[in-house]
Amino acid sequence: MSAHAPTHPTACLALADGTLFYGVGFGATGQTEAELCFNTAMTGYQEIMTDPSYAGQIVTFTFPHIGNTGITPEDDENADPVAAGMVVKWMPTEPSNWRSAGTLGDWLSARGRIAIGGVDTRRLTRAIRHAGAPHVALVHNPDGIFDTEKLVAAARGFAGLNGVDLAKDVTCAQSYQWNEMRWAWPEGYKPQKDPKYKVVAVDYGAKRNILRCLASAGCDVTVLPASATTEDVLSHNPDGVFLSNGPGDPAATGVYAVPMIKGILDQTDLPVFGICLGHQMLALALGAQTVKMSHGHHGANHPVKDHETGKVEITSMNHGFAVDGQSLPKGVIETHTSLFDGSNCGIRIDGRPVYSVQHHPEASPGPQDSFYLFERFAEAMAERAR
Ligand SMILES: NC(=O)CC[C@H](N)C(=O)O
Repeated sequence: MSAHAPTHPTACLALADGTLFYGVGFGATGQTEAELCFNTAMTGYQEIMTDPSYAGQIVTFTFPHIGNTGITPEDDENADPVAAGMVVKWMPTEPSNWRSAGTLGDWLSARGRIAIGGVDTRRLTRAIRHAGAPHVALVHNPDGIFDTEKLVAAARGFAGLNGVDLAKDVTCAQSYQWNEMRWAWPEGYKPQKDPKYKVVAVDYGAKRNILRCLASAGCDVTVLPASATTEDVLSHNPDGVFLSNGPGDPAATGVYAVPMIKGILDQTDLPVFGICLGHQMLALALGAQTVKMSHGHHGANHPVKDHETGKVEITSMNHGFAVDGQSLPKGVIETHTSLFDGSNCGIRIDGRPVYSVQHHPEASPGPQDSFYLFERFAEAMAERAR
């Protein structure tokens, strides 16, 4: 047991290699198995927990004070927490924030998500870096009784995210319209009343703030389920097509999404913009490869270089797979790379308004340096209409 562990643990996190971390459980009780990652963002735990891209993952927060600004309903990126669970260093204190409407613990309980506090998250983060996104089992039992052998076996039994399509679990059941714009102080969220472009956004697990950024850039957004075909998309007669973020392996979701994307590219000259999973699947549709990273990129201060302007953007990131920059075919330009490890962060088709990025220009949480990418999409649609 680490020096940080409580004397009466009510939760236990088991790594597949047999390492155990004890702590105090909060949120729901029960047990869950998942891949474990760490996120280095200092703010935005609610947006992180509700980002559908985290389906199948438990998030370790490296920032020690999590939960102390409470829960604010307008900050949800999805109706439910989608991450499988959370690991924090200090137990959340009483919320201190005028916007807060409740506590993190109650919010997690109501939504069936398990959390563990009192963990030495620095040691755990080193373990994640060493093992590369380990498979884990997390149990919260107020009795404090754990069958650790069974728990390690459950961690070992988790099949992982390779080859797994999770977009089908988090996509919308039916299409819907979206016109709410980004938060503006002091009015809050306002509708886009004068949209200039009709955009179809295919939802592989879209964050709400992406849809808000599209609306703020002048788009009237029709959101379609992940299973949408080329014909479904084109039946809305869009000015542009957006491919959303989402969880799981891009190659697995690509089995049905890539033919749709190829159809759009082959049959139209429409502007196409993709983010994260959407970026990875656009790259697959163009003939490139994706790879599983060791422990991925999850944070809100990742520097990315835009090779076309020479500018460096500080970005929000959340991905465990990446496009292999070496595999890009002729005619596909690498537009952005990570200054942390040189991995691919953006592509575009030479001579066409078809582009995508690995990072999250919608922020939420994180810096807004990359918002220009939404404006670039709007400009491409304006250009095509001229
Ligand atoms: N945020 C995302 O869209 C994540 C994409 C993909 N699931 C990955 O982990 O790389």
